[in-house]
Amino acid sequence: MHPNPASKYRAFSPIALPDRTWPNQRISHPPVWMSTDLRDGNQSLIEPMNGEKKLRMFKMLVEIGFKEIEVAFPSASQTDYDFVRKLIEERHVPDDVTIEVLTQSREDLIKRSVESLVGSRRAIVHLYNPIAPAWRRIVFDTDREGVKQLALAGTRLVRKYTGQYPETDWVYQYSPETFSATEPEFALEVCNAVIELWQPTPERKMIINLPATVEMSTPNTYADQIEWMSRNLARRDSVILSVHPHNDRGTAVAAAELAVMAGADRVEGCLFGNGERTGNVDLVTLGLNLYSQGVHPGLDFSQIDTIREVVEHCNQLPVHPRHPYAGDLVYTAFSGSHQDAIKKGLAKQKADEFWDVPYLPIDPADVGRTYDAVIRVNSQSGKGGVAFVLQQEYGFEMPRRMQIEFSRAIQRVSDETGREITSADIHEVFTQEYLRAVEPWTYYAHHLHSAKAGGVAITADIALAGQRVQLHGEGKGPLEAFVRALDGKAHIVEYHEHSLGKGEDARAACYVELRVPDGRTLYGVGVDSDIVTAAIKAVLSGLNRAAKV
Ligand SMILES: CC(=O)SCCNC(=O)CCNC(=O)[C@H](O)C(C)(C)COP(=O)(O)OP(=O)(O)OC[C@H]1O[C@@H](n2cnc3c(N)ncnc32)[C@H](O)[C@@H]1OP(=O)(O)O
Ligand SMILES: CC(C)C(=O)C(=O)O
Repeated sequence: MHPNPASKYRAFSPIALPDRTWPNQRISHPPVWMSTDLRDGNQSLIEPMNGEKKLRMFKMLVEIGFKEIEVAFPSASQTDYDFVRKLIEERHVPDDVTIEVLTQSREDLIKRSVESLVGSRRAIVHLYNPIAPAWRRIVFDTDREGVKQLALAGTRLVRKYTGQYPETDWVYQYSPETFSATEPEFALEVCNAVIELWQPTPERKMIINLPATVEMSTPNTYADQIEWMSRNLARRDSVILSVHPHNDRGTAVAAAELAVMAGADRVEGCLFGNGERTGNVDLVTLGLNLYSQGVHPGLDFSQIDTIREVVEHCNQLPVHPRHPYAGDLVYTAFSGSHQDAIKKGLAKQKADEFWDVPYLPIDPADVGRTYDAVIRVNSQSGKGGVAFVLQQEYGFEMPRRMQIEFSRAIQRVSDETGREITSADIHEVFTQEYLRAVEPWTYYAHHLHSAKAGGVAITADIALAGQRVQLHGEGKGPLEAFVRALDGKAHIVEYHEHSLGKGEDARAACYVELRVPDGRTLYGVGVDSDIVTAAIKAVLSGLNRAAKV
């Protein structure tokens, strides 16, 4: 191995743009979105989509709200060609959606690409050729003039073949492929030559798409390149400036956002960042990033799990569980302090106020998620998370000190098993710990009547270690009367109750913190349709727990 493999690589030289303005811009409206899932995404798959999958993906892209969709590379395969024909002949393209196809700058390929689109109301023909030094030298064995002439020849051919079908509203898109690796003044020279040849007008604009075919630099450098091109392009008012970032350095989303700040009007990418190598820019993340800044992206991601399922089916590739906004785990906290903050945040959040829940950048409900998975419990979790799960799923609202006590029981289980504790596990431990034990104290019945001295008198029918006994006591209320009947075996430190469920099936849940004669304090819980019975059961639950250890 080379002693310093890094010495094999050249540093990228940024463009000089000291008077850049993009850092001061804010994105206040969405760019034009162009999905290239069916082309750039499709060409990156182990098994490209078949017709059924393509149609399913197309329909979903339309439902999400994409108005421009690159549907195929029709000259690449019969499947691609047939798919474009199917979309047109079976009228799958809504009036407000424009389909697009990609072609190399080769006459036979351009001709077939245009033919695939015959009958379209409106269509974008997208021509590309690589122009960066390595491609000129290695792939084409030509010079600057050679690749420029290839762009111009292709543009003429697109003009020629589209001209044969005037019933279609043709839009021309040119991509200097490998733009970001190209000398800026040369990329500008090629683009301006193409623009002057095509002669777009403000009424009939063309698209100049500047790809980071391979991501070469930090996103600020790409933004400088885009701002510089935007300032210097010919007929800027007749050009829709588009970007097409790839994610080789893992910063495609940042590059796209900064490029929009730098003047890009349009962004090409794929759902969940599918695409060649490390992928195209992820349009879901871009859209929802805007959303979380108060700007509606104009795309509907309100059922993100359905979108993800369709994409996974079509691409035969999984979306990572930590994928921004869409992964299974991205609204889930395992760690105690995060859970505590989320639980408090959700309790304080008001429907009509700005979203302000710690650790949750957006409301999971906005992408069709429930709060069920927001908190999941393992050995890293704390009392807040455990309490949240028990409350969310089973309705028990433990008082704060009891949360601490109960979370120790959960911690014991998670330490023993080393695995996640599901909500069912938590409920089972809760039931086992507080509700199931009827030894040594067992409740049978009670009877309330008025005490001679005012207040309440109770007669409770109890078993203690299997022996039936009747206890009598008096107090201001039933619970005090019952505790007095216990003759000093327990004192109430805290009492808390709430109803469980609604309507006729509602039951009372009572929580009592007891001090027992050896000085310990511990909780008991009782559940019953009658609130006094629930309170008596709670006291006996505490006594049974005290007897255990
Ligand atoms: C960055 C991107 O994503 S660009 C899009 C890339 N997508 C695809 O390539 C998917 C579809 N492509 C294909 O199916 C095939 O490449 C086809 C059908 C288009 C062409 O296939 P083939 O004719 O067998 O050629 P092949 O794929 O090997 O292409 C290489 C040739 O095209 C030339 N070429 C490559 N890009 C271009 C271009 N944009 N314009 C003109 N010629 C080009 C190469 O220089 C090479 O020429 P050479 O054979 O004279 O050396
Ligand atoms: C054809 C172009 C836009 C492309 O896909 C790329 O450069 O990545």
